[in-house]
Amino acid sequence: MRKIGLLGGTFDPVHYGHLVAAEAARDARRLDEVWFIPTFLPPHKPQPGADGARRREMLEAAVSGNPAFRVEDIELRKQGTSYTVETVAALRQRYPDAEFHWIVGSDMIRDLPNWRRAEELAASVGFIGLERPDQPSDDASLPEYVRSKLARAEMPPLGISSTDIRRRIGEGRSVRYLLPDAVIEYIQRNGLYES
Ligand SMILES: Nc1ncnc2c1ncn2[C@@H]1O[C@H](COP(=O)(O)OP(=O)(O)OP(=O)(O)O)[C@@H](O)[C@H]1O
Ligand SMILES: O=C(O)c1ccc[n+]([C@@H]2O[C@H](COP(=O)([O-])O)[C@@H](O)[C@H]2O)c1
Repeated sequence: MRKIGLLGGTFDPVHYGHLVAAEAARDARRLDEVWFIPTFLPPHKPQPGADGARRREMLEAAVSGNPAFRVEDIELRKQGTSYTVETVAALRQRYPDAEFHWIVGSDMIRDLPNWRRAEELAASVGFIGLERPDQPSDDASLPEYVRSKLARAEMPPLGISSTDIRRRIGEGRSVRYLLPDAVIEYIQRNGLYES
């Protein structure tokens, strides 16, 4: 059975924190592939700055050349608010021979019990939780149905966020080495995130 990691996010824009997280999860849990799933509308966040097509194109530029990484645009095609429980159900139906693992940063782990139909989601997928430097994990406060499905993966702490990248670009500052050059070139070519 193929083991697939799913990394959902706004990716507005994708950065090295996302790519290192995906690779750390793949390596730690021996995943065959990681699929990056850009949200159409994130459930708990303001609407993205860049539209779905642009966020997908930035992701494609970022993962190109890595055969273990690919972009899955199921949520963009579906439109509406992107609920993980619905995405996982659709992917399980489409790929019955795959075993899916949802990858989350440690900031998101604490929030998992508040996700739509969280118990049903936990019954249908494993979680791989990554450490994020600014938000240390505290598994003791998690309900058993999440804890029993949660595996940990370590990654070198990278305090990179899309919010910080958007702010830097808006201020005309450098974002070099925070995200792949191909994504920076795409942002510049399309005039994204400029104030
Ligand atoms: N630097 C990082 N290290 C580890 N995980 C990360 C990092 N940045 C984002 N993630 C994880 O990647 C997933 C998608 O993140 P998202 O696209 O929301 O990025 P973000 O940088 O947190 O965005 P924003 O700043 O716009 O909120 C989430 O599970 C998040 O926890
Ligand atoms: O399904 C939910 O209720 C839910 C609530 C919050 C976040 N998520 C998913 O978690 C992923 C990361 O979210 P974000 O807000 O960091 O982009 C993204 O795929 C979201 O759709 C999902």
